Order: sequence, then C-alpha cells, then structure tokens
Amino acid sequence: MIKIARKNLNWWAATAALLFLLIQVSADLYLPTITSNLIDKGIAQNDQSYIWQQGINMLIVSFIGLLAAAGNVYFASTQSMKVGQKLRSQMFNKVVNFSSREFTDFGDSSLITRTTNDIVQIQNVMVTILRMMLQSPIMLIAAGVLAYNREPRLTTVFLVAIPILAVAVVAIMYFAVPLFKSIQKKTDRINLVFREGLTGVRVIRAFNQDKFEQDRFDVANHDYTKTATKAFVITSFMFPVMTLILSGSNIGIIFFGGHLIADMQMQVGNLVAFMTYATQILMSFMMLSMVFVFVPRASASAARINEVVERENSVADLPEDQIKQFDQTKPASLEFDDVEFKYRGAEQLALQGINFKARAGQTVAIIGGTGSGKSTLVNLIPRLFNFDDGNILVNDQPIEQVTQHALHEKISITQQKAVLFKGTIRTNLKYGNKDATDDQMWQALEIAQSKSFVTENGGLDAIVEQNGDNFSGGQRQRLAIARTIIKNASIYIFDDSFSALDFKTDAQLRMALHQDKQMSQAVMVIVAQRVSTVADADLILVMDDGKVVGQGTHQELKANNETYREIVDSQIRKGDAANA
Ligand SMILES: Nc1ncnc2c1ncn2[C@@H]1O[C@H](COP(=O)(O)OP(=O)(O)OP(=O)(O)O)[C@@H](O)[C@H]1O
Repeated sequence: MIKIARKNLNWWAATAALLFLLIQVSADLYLPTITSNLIDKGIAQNDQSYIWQQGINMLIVSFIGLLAAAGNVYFASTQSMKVGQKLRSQMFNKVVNFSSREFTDFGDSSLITRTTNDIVQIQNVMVTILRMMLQSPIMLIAAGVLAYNREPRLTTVFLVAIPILAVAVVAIMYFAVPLFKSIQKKTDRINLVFREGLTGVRVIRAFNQDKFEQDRFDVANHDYTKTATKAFVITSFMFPVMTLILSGSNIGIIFFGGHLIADMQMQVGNLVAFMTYATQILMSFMMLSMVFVFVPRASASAARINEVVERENSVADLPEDQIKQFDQTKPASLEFDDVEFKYRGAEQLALQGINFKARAGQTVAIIGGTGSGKSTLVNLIPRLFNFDDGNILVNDQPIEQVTQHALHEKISITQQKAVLFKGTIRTNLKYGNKDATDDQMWQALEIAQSKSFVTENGGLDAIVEQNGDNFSGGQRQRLAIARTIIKNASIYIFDDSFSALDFKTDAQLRMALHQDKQMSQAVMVIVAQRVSTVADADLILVMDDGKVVGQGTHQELKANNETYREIVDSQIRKGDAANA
C-alpha cells in the first residue's frame, strides 16, 4: 500500500486534503465549547445577547467545518480516483508486454480481477484514509485532552469503555481479515469460470454441458457468497457493539456527571460538552479500528497489484548500451543454429538441435504430427519464449541482441488461432500497417482470397464483431492472413493458417503469395499439416518429437525420408495429397 501511495499519490493534493481535515476537526472540537458556554453562561444566566452571539459563532464554526469537509472530500476523492487510473494504466502497459510465461503464471482471469476489483479496493481505502483514517487519531487525542480538561474524574468511564471496545474490535478483526483476503481469490475463481463459460459457450451447448457448467459456476458463486456474507456479518457486529458501548458510556457519564452537578462540582454545560467529546472519542476509536479491517484487505489487493507491476518480464531486452541495430542493407534471412528449448516445468525438451537457414525469397515449410513442436519453433522467432541454447538470427542478426520492438518490426505472423479485434475490416488491417492505403488493403485482401466475401459484407468498413464472431473460421483465417501480409516485414510466418481453407483456396492463396513482389524479398515460414500445402516450399522441415528428422525439398524427402513418406502415404490414402 505504502509503495503504491509513494509512487502514485500527488503529495500536494494529499497535503491539501489533510489541511482541510485539520480545519474540519478543529471546528468539530470547538463546537462543544460553544455549546457549553451557551448553556452555562447564556441559558443559566438568561443572557439573551450572549445566547445570540454564541449562536452566530456556532453557525460560523459549523459553516467553516462544512467548507473544510467539502474541500477534504474533493481532494480525497479526486486523488484516490487518480491513483486508480494510474494503476490501471500501469497494469495494462505491463500486461501487454508480458511474454507467454507471465500470462500462464498469472492467468487471464486473475489479471482482469487485479485490474478491476483489486484497484477498486485500493481506491476505496485511499478515500477512507484521506477522509477518515487521518481524522480519527487527531480527533481521539484532541477530544481526549479536551474532555480531561473539562472533568478529569469522568474520564475514568473511558478506562472501562475503551478496553471493552478494543477487545470487541480485535475479536471482529481476527475473524474478518482472513475472510476478506480469501474473498479476492474467490473473485478470481468466479471470473475464471465465467470467462471459460463465455468463451466456450458453443462447445458447452454442443456437448449439452450447460448443467455441468451452471453447477460449476454455482459452486464458485456459492463459495464466494458464503465467504463474503460471513465477512460482512462479522464486521456488521461492529456497529451494534459500538452503539452499546457508546450508550453504556453515556449512561455512566450522566450517572457520575449527575452526582457531580448535584454536589455543585460541575456545570450542566460542561456535562453536555463532555458527552459530545465522549461520543467523538469512541467514534474515532471505532473508525481507527476500521483501519485494521480495511487496510489488510487493501494490502492484500496492493500485493496482488505490485506482483504484476513489478514482475520482471522473462523475455527482456538487453541493457541499452548493449543493444544492436538491424543492418537495413542486409537482405531478409532466417537462421536456426542448434536451437534447444524446454518449457518451464516440462521434463523433456520441446525442441532439440534445430538447424536450418533460409534466404530472401525462400519458403520454409514445417510439417509433422501434432505436438511435434512446429508452433513452438515459430513462436521462438518473435521471442514469445526465450530459447535455452543455440542461436536464432533474423537478417543475420542474433534476435536477443536487438530490442523486441525492432524484432517485431521485421516479423509478421498469423497465429494458429486467428485473432480479430472488434471494429471494422479496415481497423483490423491497420493493426498490420497503420499507414496502409485502401488500395494496399484491397491488394492484401485479394492475395488472402478475401476480396469477394469482404465486398459482399460491405467492404473495408464492414463490422468485425468481438473475436471476429460474425465471420466463419476460414474467413477469419484469411482476414488474419491479409493483416499479416499488409505489413512490410522480412519474415512472414503462417502458423497452420491454411488448415481452415479448402484445397483450392489454399493453393490459390499460396500462388498469390509467391507472385507478390514484397514476399519475393522476404522469407516465408509456413507451418502445415497437409503435404499439398508444403510440397512447393524451397525447404521442408519434417518434425517429430521436437527434432527435425529430415529436411529438403518435397522430392528429396519423398525419396529419402521415412517419416515424410509416411505422412505422404497417409494423406494419399485419405485422398488429401492429390498433388503430392
Ligand atoms: N505453453 C506450453 N507449456 C508447456 N508445454 C507446452 C506449451 N505449449 C506446447 N507445449 C508442449 O510442447 C510440445 C510441442 O507443442 P507445439 O504446440 O509446438 O506442437 P505442434 O507441432 O505445433 O502441434 P499442433 O500441430 O497440434 O499445433 C507439445 O508436447 C506440447 O504439449
């Protein structure tokens, strides 16, 4: 919490909030003195002009208190909201630069809860601190001193009331604080189940698992509700307990104060003022005790936020003085030199001894069974993960020596699962190249065999729903391919991007890609399952169990490589490799 406040709070505004608070507290503390004077000097002696004068004083002091409270609320709320705003943008900036490892570690749902719910907790506690929690200790001490000055003998009532209150507060906190901490985790769980239910809604319906999912959500929801109810029931005891103690104290004060008045040792006004101070003391004590409920809860949130904001990215750039630049005069090339990679926690290497080199204008195709390491290999090129051994060079430059930003400028990729953003065809294509003209967009769409369905849907301004849900799987793939090729890059990667296309479209698309001038100066990497997709590549890598078990052209591999022959044979049997 302190770290977050130190980094994000505007100290001028916080000091202004504190100053207004001091004025408000002084006004609150001065009012009982006026009341006392009014009763003892004005009413007791029937001095009308004194009553009027004190009445006006009372109004002025109350008005000053009101203005100060408004000033405090203004600075406290604006500051807290700004802290929330800064935290949200820090979280977003951090998360968009995370590598896949960090996403796996935190989980999408938890990142969302941290950016929303946890930040709201911090905002709330900041307002409370700037508004009430600073007020309580000042009020407690000042009202205590003033009450003691009025009548030291009556303060013995506090010696009984405050320890009882302290025991009640500690007991309540003891049970409530752990519950508040676990509420945060349970919110994560609800979000996780809800997200999975939403993203997998079609699968759930297709498998008639609505009831199963509903039950799963109900369990998470019930668990959250049970904990939250328990926490709030326990804390709500605070108020009745407080009222009981306050009433008990007032009875004690009136009882003993009444005796003092009867013995002419105290004036009525003094007793009224004392009772007001007593209420202020006990209220402040209670507010202070709330600190121990709110702050641990917000601290749990702060820790969860700091965990994300301070997380070192596992894929980091070198220090600035060691960073190299791409030599812009060099032609495109891609080279893997004895590359080895293992996923964290995995027992086996996901990639082992990967060696190949491709030059400008060449196409490298990667084929192999599921789980053989094809996607892992291409994901190492934009550094979605760091490889463990060997070397990867783009345009003859080792990729870890340049910034990720510079590297990503040289690479354009279509992931296995096509991702489109809510907007229009135009806004989606501009992700690839923000300066692209309409002509360039249409050209990219034409190469990606998307021109006809985009035209039918209303052209470049056709709406793309969230995740591209208003397009078919094949259409989404083709739009993602268009976005990839509109970017001016050295390496174009298509990770299983042609699998959702029919044979004819697949062939037409590849032919258009080969004829494109920009592509002829770049390296194309195509991951595929179909032999027909890879057959015309300059270099085919056959992968099996994380290793390249054969490389060469289609004819060479067909002649010499057992695994490739098996793939070809299996597809001929299925009639898939008609062109093979
Ligand atoms: N994020 C990950 N963490 C741990 N292991 C992973 C991860 N991603 C993939 N793997 C493992 O690495 C191996 C290679 O996976 P990869 O996705 O590269 O295969 P692939 O050849 O692309 O398969 P497919 O054709 O089915 O997409 C698999 O055994 C897989 O279980």
